[in-house]
Amino acid sequence: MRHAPFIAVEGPIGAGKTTLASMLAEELNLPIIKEIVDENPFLAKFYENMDDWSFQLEMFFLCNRYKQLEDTVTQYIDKGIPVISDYHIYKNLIFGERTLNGTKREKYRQIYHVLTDDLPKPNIILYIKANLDTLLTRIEKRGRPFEEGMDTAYLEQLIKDYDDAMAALAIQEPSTVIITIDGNAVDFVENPEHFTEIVSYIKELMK
Ligand SMILES: Nc1ncnc2c1ncn2[C@@H]1O[C@H](COP(=O)(O)OP(=O)(O)OP(=O)(O)O)[C@@H](O)[C@H]1O
Ligand SMILES: Nc1nc(=O)c2ncn([C@H]3C[C@H](O)[C@@H](CO)O3)c2[nH]1
Repeated sequence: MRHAPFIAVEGPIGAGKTTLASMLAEELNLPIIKEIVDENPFLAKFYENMDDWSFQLEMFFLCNRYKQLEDTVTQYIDKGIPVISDYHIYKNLIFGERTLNGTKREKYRQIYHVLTDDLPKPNIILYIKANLDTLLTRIEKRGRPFEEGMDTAYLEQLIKDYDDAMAALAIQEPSTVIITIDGNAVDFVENPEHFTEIVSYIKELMK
């Protein structure tokens, strides 16, 4: 591995990223980096009107994640300390490509690359792949008010975008280990054996 294990849990909205990352951080005694959701001033507005708010929202996520990634590198990666995150910064491109159009998309793409190209990225990705029914059930279970009327076409498109993005990452960064977890069948919350299997796999990779 190019640097200390840097594990990112990824997958579309509601797949279980924060849940799995938190469980793994506790089990493996790793520091965890979590997405900022509650203090995001644009998220609720975005779900009300995507066209009006997408650029502000994507820039907010990008700037926050950039700061978190910088801190992760200095606090953990540079010191050889393994760390787990409930996202990969690449998700900015996945969402940005979907929600932005025209010149804004192009500007955003450029800013993403300027900010992130020279920074270390996760070298292990746990990709939770789940279908629309599973995601909708989990989003409903979590009950965030602004996600209540989630457009199913948007979510369905993101499922596909994630698949395409993971395939692209596998080609762009062949040294990154991408482990795909079937989020419909593998239940790391309710089934301890499923969780143990994931933990063993990660431990093996971290040796
Ligand atoms: N394997 C699972 N089985 C059942 N419920 C789950 C499972 N994983 C997560 N959940 C539940 O689904 C909801 C969404 O999970 P979580 O918040 O971890 O998703 P996420 O991928 O981090 O979401 P987001 O994309 O919005 O950040 C939570 O209520 C969580 O308790
Ligand atoms: N548009 C957009 N761009 C992102 O980079 C992004 N990252 C997360 N999200 C949405 C998904 C959940 O509703 C909620 C919490 O993950 O925020 C995003 N939305």
